[in-house]
Amino acid sequence: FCQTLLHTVIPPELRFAVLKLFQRLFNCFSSYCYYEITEIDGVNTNELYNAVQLYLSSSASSTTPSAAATSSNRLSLTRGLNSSAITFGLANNDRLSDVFNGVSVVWEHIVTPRQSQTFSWRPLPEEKRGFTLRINKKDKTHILEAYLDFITEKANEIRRKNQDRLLYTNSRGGSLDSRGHPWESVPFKHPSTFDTLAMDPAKKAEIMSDLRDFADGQAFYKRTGRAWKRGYLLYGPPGTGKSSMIAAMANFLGYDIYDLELTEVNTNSELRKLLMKTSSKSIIVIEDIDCSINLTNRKKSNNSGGRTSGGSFDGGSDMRTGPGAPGGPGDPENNGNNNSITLSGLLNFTDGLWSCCGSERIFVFTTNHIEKLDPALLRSGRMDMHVFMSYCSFPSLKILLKNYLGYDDGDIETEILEKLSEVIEEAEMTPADISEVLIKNRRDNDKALRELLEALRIRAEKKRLVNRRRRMEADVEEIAEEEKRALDSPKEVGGVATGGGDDVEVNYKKGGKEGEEDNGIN
Ligand SMILES: Nc1ncnc2c1ncn2[C@@H]1O[C@H](COP(=O)(O)OP(=O)(O)OP(=O)(O)O)[C@@H](O)[C@H]1O
Ligand SMILES: [Mg+2]
Repeated sequence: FCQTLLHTVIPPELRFAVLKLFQRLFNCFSSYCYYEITEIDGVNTNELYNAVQLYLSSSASSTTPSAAATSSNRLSLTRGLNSSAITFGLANNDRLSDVFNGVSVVWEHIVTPRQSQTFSWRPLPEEKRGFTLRINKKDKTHILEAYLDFITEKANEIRRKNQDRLLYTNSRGGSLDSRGHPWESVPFKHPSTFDTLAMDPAKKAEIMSDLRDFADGQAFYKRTGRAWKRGYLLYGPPGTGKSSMIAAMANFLGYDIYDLELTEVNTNSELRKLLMKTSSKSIIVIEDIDCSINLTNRKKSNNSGGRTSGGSFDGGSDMRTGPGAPGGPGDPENNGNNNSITLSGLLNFTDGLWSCCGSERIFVFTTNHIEKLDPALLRSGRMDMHVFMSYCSFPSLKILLKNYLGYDDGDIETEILEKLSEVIEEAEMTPADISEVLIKNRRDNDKALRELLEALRIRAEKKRLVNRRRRMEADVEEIAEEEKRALDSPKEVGGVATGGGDDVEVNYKKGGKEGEEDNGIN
């Protein structure tokens, strides 16, 4: 009543002046500092407001002894779209105290009606919301900055825990969305985890501990003067779990994934802009790096057609596409995409000054053909860990049998296990092939095992035949070469023994390599 009376009796100007004076006097004698964090700062949303809200919501709902204590028992509850967690919040005009590094502070959530609709490019909420932070003047200098950093960090952590992670793509090309972002996102709900991933347990444990060290390594990276990032190169035949491993990494660390489609990026500066718009705690993925852009001097076209793009590369001027370029309109490099992204642009992206804008980022490249990659991309420091995803080994098979059929150690007869272990290495079947056999027969475990054994035996036999044929071809080729050399230089016949030996090695290597490609296709 008194307030209404004062409002009606005293003119607003006088009221304002008195209030100001009163505030000044109060500030002089008060031992506290007050900071206002409003929801909308001019026309932009104040990120700090959202961070504080999230942080306080965790404090309000927490039951740990260090948690803040509310002065009232009223909390507001919200659940975001697609979020699986409920967030607690301070109700309007409520207070909450918190302790940071032994210093007590008080937060107040203040909501007042917006007086008049000021001009704005976008509609503003009808209420003005803000937090007021009260800190003791003597504590201000040594905790304020650290406290706000702590809140921002904590809020990001809560956000990641609450929300489903996001999978970003740049498939829109260089175009930006209404908020100026080049990335488009969808909720990321891949079920792959390190438990479901079939690979050598020791290798898996090594990768997991490497990831854990990375995530906990802020102090280490700072001390050693390194950018807080790590690169993984996953290579191996198709269907061995490279993409599944990326999903498992993201689920393990709780990071978002940025799936970078290099063929949609036209210039190095566009690549840089994309990188600048990625958030920290994320995995930046370039799949099939050998197909995405032509990274080496080889002219050999790959069979993934659409993925190839022409380009000019450092030290490779002969690779520029255009009217005079090798091949006509049908040439796979001449696909009408004037992509001028360079290898050095890509390397700067992963390793240069730009790679450290933002922190805590993991780069993952995948390829089916590591031998096609430029050595510059492989040198240590760029890709810290090279992970070979191989055909299914016996330990990996056991993981698949457990996941698909529910078999634990000791559930399968030793005789069958022995038979499986005899053929598994030779059969060179991928986990994808094996999981297909298991899924097909998942209602009948015995049948699944029988069919799997049969499939492995057939595959092993086929491999044996192919290898035998290849050896014979290599022998024939070797003999033909020797004869040719003997005919070309009859005087050198005496040196055939050593020279021939070298050739055999080369031929075998060649045979082996073709074999690998063949395996990949199979
Ligand atoms: N190591 C593995 N552990 C468990 N499942 C696997 C594994 N490898 C493959 N799979 C299964 O096979 C499917 C294909 O695997 P994935 O896409 O990860 O292979 P990839 O190595 O990325 O193949 P590509 O080189 O063709 O991209 C997955 O859906 C998964 O279910
Ligand atoms: Mg893949």
